[in-house]
Amino acid sequence: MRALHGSLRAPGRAAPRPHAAGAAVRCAAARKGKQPQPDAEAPAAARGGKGKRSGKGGAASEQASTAAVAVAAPEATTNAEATREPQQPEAPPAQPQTTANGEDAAEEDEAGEGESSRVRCGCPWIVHRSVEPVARALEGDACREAAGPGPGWDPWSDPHVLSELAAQEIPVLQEISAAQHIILNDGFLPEADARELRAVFDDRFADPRATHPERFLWDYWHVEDQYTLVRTQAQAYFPEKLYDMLEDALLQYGESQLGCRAISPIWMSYYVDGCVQVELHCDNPHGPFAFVLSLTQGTLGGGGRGRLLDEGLPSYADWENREFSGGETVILQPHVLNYWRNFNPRQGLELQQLVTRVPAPFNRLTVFDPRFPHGVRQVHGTRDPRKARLVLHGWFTEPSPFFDGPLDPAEAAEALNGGLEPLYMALEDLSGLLTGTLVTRVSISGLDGTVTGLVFLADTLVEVPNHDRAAAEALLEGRVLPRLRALVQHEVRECMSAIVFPASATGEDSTLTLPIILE
Ligand SMILES: O=C(O)CCC(=O)C(=O)O
Ligand SMILES: [Fe+2]
Repeated sequence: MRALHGSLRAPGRAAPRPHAAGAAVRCAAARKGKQPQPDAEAPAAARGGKGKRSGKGGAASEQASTAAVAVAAPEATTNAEATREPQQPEAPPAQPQTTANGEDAAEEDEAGEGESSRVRCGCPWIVHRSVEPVARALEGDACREAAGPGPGWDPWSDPHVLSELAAQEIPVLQEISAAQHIILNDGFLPEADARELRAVFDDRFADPRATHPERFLWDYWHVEDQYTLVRTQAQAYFPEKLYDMLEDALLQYGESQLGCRAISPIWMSYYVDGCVQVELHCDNPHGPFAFVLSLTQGTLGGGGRGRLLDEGLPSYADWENREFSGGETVILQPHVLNYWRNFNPRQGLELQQLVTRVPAPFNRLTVFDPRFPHGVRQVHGTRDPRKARLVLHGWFTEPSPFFDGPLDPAEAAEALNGGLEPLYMALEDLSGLLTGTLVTRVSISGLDGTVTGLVFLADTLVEVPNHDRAAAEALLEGRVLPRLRALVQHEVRECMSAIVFPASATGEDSTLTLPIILE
């Protein structure tokens, strides 16, 4: 049997350096009064560099500040703050046993993260956490593709490859979690809260002849061949209490689901006829996850939605009855960025096989990997702001370790730092071969500090083409390079499970959310 482990070192690559994450992990300012105001002169800078940190996780994480894990390729910057500097002005609950092509059983999240509601559609990179059949959730995805080489083909799932490896007694390391580049959360806010936000917008536009000050908070933002939309800062727009509710909900989600303890200032944008984020852009520097929370309403109004909600369905009817066409977020599909690997000269591709179109029904929070080229399909139709596409958007930032529970964060940080050493060493040889973020949640026994469980909350790890070089090298040495994503997941699970944290004073259990970044 040939060994799959062993040297994975890519030639000439330096050892990875821990992120300067300590700098990024600071105690949250008191909720009120310390939020940096959006910089009217330089909104792009505000989007990338400033934002709001969670107050709750702050105290705990501050003391664990040295424990964030990041492995950087030598040519990539290792400065956490620097990577958030914007480089351009502006820039995915239970049910459906249905795949995106309307066929059978969706596969439940393999990570076993305790969220039985998470459903995976036929597109392996999309996770849907709503109650709506995924078939209606995404338009124009790649799920309809034929089997065999072509878009989305995964050699590690190809029965021919697997049987060949099995014949040679080469074990294949199984992935513990699948990559998720789009996460959909329908019904994100409590319905009444989402309605209240929406009502503010509706009220202010109710009388087109009224000239109260709030009407003048909007910026018509036009960058030739790139962005045309009307935007404002949510914090400036909404009454304070309402804004705080919104911000808290996003911070809480970011912290608990993505291991990110801050968000950029929240933009609110509406798209009437002609508005678009045309062409494609990438928001790499802004943060590891982008979000779009829709306040878009169709023509059914409260009556129609009420009826649908009574039936336990979210608001697709709203979206389908919108008074414009377009308006979906378009995100390049993963296979397009690895085009030649799966190239099939006998198969043509159309738009729906190249981009994923994500509709924005009311109260859907779409979380996506902003490193993927993306945009917003041009809106055609209404010129009325109240019938337009209306979204709140920004980025989850500051990935950092976060302890929740009675564990003393300072003591826990010491154990964590020591325990992460073997992980740094294990990941060292993978430097430059993978890029992305793996967010883990670790359950810690309050009685004896042992790790009692580990799940992956989010996973955007991508093998970069340098992998080819390593694969060639391995081949020359008579080895088979393991599935790198799986290798990282297994290393993380092994190293994290071996850590023994201090027991908690009360004996109650704690959890640690730990984002691991590979650059
Ligand atoms: O509104 C959307 O769907 C995407 C927004 C976006 O990509 C951005 O603001 O950078
Ligand atoms: Fe973007």
